[in-house]
Order: sequence, then structure tokens, then C-alpha cells
Amino acid sequence: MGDALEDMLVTPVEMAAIDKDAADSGIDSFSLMRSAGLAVSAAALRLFPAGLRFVVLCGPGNNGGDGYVAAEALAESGAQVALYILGDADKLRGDAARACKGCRLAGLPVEAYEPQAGDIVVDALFGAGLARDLPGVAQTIIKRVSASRIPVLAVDLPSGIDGRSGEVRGASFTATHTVTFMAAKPGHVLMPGRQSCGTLEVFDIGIPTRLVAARASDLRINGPADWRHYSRGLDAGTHKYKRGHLAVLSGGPTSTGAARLSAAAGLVAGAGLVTLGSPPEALAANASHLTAIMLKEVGSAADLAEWLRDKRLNTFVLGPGFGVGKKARDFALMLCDRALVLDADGMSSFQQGREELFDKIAGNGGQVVMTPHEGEFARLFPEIAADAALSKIEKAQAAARLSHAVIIYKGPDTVVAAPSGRAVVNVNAPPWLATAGSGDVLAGIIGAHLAQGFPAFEAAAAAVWRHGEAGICAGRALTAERLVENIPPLA
Ligand SMILES: NC(=O)C1=CN([C@@H]2O[C@H](COP(=O)(O)OP(=O)(O)OC[C@H]3O[C@@H](n4cnc5c(N)ncnc54)[C@H](OP(=O)(O)O)[C@@H]3O)[C@@H](O)[C@H]2O)[C@@H](O)CC1
Ligand SMILES: Nc1ncnc2c1ncn2[C@@H]1O[C@H](COP(=O)(O)OP(=O)(O)O)[C@@H](O)[C@H]1O
Ligand SMILES: [K+]
Repeated sequence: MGDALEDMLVTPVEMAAIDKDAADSGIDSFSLMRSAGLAVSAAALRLFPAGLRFVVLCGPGNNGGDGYVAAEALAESGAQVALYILGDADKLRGDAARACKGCRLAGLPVEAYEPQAGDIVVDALFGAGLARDLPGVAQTIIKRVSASRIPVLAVDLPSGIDGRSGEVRGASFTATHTVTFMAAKPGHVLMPGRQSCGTLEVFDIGIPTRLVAARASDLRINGPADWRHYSRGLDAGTHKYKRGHLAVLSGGPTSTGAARLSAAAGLVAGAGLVTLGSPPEALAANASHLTAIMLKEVGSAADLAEWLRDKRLNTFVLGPGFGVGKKARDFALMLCDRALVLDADGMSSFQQGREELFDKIAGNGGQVVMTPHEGEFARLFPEIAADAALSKIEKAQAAARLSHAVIIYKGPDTVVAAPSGRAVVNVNAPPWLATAGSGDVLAGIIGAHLAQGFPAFEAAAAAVWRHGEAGICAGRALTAERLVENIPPLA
């Protein structure tokens, strides 16, 4: 599969349009179903050589059609196969009906399936067409199979996972392995869907890349291909001022650690210079912990205005440990004409009065990155957070459109979205990144990228990826300090 499809995410609606375009262009749709079913049977034989019996569960649509092709291919290979059907096989239509006719096995109603030791379940109940909660009988079988701990190979998506959002529709299989076709779907990478897929295999069933690319929106799995071109290697003649100057604003004397973590991460991530702007009462606490990072007294809005007269100082991180309130609001509004990472308290300070911030960002061309976790997102964008019809990707996109900022909606499935709708979903973050100060480190990495001249979206996406890699390198016993030490070089 070419580079173009590797990291692409295609929604079920887009995939249906791609199928239709493929058929309209003269490609035989049954040959696509055949390729899909054969890929599933090959995966079953490859992954479960010790399986005693393949139990293929077929649903009422084309996902079931793939299942019939797989069942026939498995039987043809000499494996022991049992077929169970959800609904009435006589009501199958089109390619699925043809696949069913071509399958030598007689099917039993799915509710009759009793798991046996040595079974491998091939789940072809529902795929991309799942439109509502699973019918009760499917939920019962899923619970039965899950309780028996029988391995499940999912066709396209584990049944019950919504391909658009990753949400569970009533119940879902937890698969050992999922074989999907042409491109991954949002439901494979968003939680909780991602956890239900096991290993994900994207199989090329032969739809031309140009047909897939023509329908796909600007939605991808985060990876170096999206931002590598902004990562300039260091030329021998560089100097620290060329590598960008990052300024991080510290909170008061009892909450200085968060800003120092951001500053340290910024320096390791490649900013040539990092200065911590500190209120006078926290200067001593900060000074006692800093060496390579410079320190400057910035207590009031007047101090900040004076500092900002230096136009070369173009990148700021505001929020970690800063304190919620008017000072944070005043500072943020003053910094909107620079590149700004607005994190933590910096965002929470705008729970009321967000319009003024969003207007300022819009007026200044939008080099602002905001980094809400779920709680902060609900504080700043309550109406978007509460809209149950939206996926996490769609929520991040709506927030970016509204705020004119690049949004990093954090979590195990961090989404980075730009006001244009461009978005990536991150998949390399290990769960032990959920530790105090981890978000502060991320803010510093974003700042380093902005200081080096990355556009806001690429700065954010590259930082989220590097943060995940740092977590992997640091290993399980992670502290935020160790995370900083393990930030890898930019790809
Ligand atoms: N991508 C590709 O190139 C290729 C894709 N292929 C395969 O096609 C699959 C998509 O097929 P699909 O559109 O027929 O959808 P699928 O998931 O089988 O289910 C839809 C059926 O279930 C019904 N239904 C829906 N929800 C329901 C519910 N909760 N409870 C009860 N019923 C429900 C719905 O009918 P409805 O009642 O909504 O009219 C419909 O009958 C895809 O996952 C992949 O495996 C390959 O064959 C070849 C190429
Ligand atoms: N379960 C998880 N798996 C992977 N990454 C996670 C998980 N939970 C949180 N993270 C990441 O860890 C970081 C935590 O940031 P944040 O919530 O702001 O914490 P803090 O305020 O303590 O720094 C974010 O980058 C987030 O995406
Ligand atoms: K399925």
C-alpha cells in the first residue's frame, strides 16, 4: 500500500461513497468482497494455526458477505468451520446474497452458538454500516463469547464499534485482530474502539488509491509524514538565536514547577534559548532550580508589555501552574499576536469571556495552540462537549473552528485539529503518560516547535507525537522529569 493510504483515516460515509465510485468506475464490487473475505480467511489461518474450529458469525449486510466468503475459503482450505447467521439469509441482497450462495456451509441461527474451547470466532456481524445500537441477540452473543475468552478476529470493525466515533453501540466484541479494508476508520483509533480492535491490519482490496484519496477529508493518523518537512536539520553554521527563543510564564512561589517543566522540555525539544518569566515573589524559587534556562522578572501586565517591545521574542507558553484569573486573561490577550501555547490555567481562565480571546486570535492570524484535556475542554467548549452526536474528532474540529486556534484535545487518543478542519489522531502515546506534569512537558515541546518556525498545526502534531515517543523511551516508571530527559530528536 502506498504512503498516501497508510496514515489516512476514512469515515464510514466516505468509505461507502468510495465503494460506489469504485463500482461506477467499472470495478466489480463482488471481486472487492471476495478480496476482503479472502484476506480475512488468510489472517485467520496465519494468526490461529492451533485453532480447532473457525466459527464465522455473519450479519445482514456486506460485512456478513465478507464472512460468507471467508467461511467458504476456510472450509476450502480444509479447516473445521461452523457458520452462524444473524437474521434471515433469504433477505440478503446484492453481493452478500451472492457470497452466501457461494458458501457450502449450512448456517444455524446465531443465538444457537455455544462457545467451545479451541474455537476462533470470525466476527462478520456488522461493520461500517452499523447505524444504531446492536440488536439484543447480537449483544447476547457478544457477552457469551467475551465471557468464554474465545479469540475473536473482527472483519472491518469489531461488531458494536461505531466506525465514525469509536463509541460502543450497546455492546462490542473485543478482538485479538481486526482486518479492515483500504484505510483505517476513526473508530479504529478513537477510544474505546481502539482498545477493542486488537492489532489492526489494513488490507488493500484493490480500490485505486486515487478513488480513496478523492473522497477522503483531511484526516490522518499522526506521524512524521505530516510535519517532517518542517524539521530542518541543524546546519553547522547555526547559532542559538536562529533556533528560536521560547518564553514560559511562571506562576507564584508555591506553583513554579509546572512552568519549569515546560521550559526544560522546550530547551530539550530544540529551542535555542528559553527564558522563564517569573513574578518577583517567585524569582528565588525559580532561580534555585534553573541553570541553562534564563530568568526574567515579569510580574505585572506592564512588565509583560515592556518585555514584548522586543519583537524577536515571538513564542510563549502561558498556563502551567500560572493560576486562574484576571492576570492570566490579561496576559493571554496581550500574547495573541505572538505564537502562543495556551495551556491549563491559561485556558481555564476563559471559562467566562472566551469570545474576547477567540476574537483576538482570529484578528491575529491564529498562531495559537490550545491544549485541553477532557475537563478543560468541557469548561471552555461546554456546548460542543455536551453534543453526544459528535465524535472526539468532530468536537476538536468544532472547537478549532470556533476559537480560531489549533486545538489539541488530549487523552489516550489525542486529536489535533486546525480551524480549517484538518485533523490528526495520535496513536503512539502509552498510558503511563497519564502522570502529573506530563501536559506541562507537552506544552514546552509545542513551544519549541513554534519558536523554530513551525506553523501552529505542525508544531502541535509533531509535539504530540514526540511526547508519545518520549513516553515510550522513558518506560513505565514515568515521571515528568524523566519524560523531559527522553524527548527524542525530531524525525
Ligand atoms: N469498504 C469496502 O470497500 C468494502 C466493504 N465491504 C464490507 O462491507 C461492509 C459494509 O457493509 P454494509 O454497508 O452493508 O454494512 P454492515 O456493517 O454489513 O451492516 C449493515 C446492515 O445491517 C443493518 N443494520 C445496521 N445497523 C443495525 C443494527 N444496529 N441492528 C440491525 N441491523 C442493522 C443495515 O440495514 P438497515 O436496517 O439499516 O437498513 C444493513 O443491512 C464493511 O464493513 C465491509 O465489511 C466489503 O464487502 C467489500 C468492499
Ligand atoms: N491513558 C492515556 N494514554 C496515553 N496518553 C495519555 C493518557 N492519559 C493522558 N495522556 C496524555 O498525558 C498528558 C496529560 O496531560 P494533562 O492532563 O494536562 O496532565 P498534567 O496537567 O498533569 O500535566 C496529555 O498529553 C495526554 O494526552
Ligand atoms: K465485524
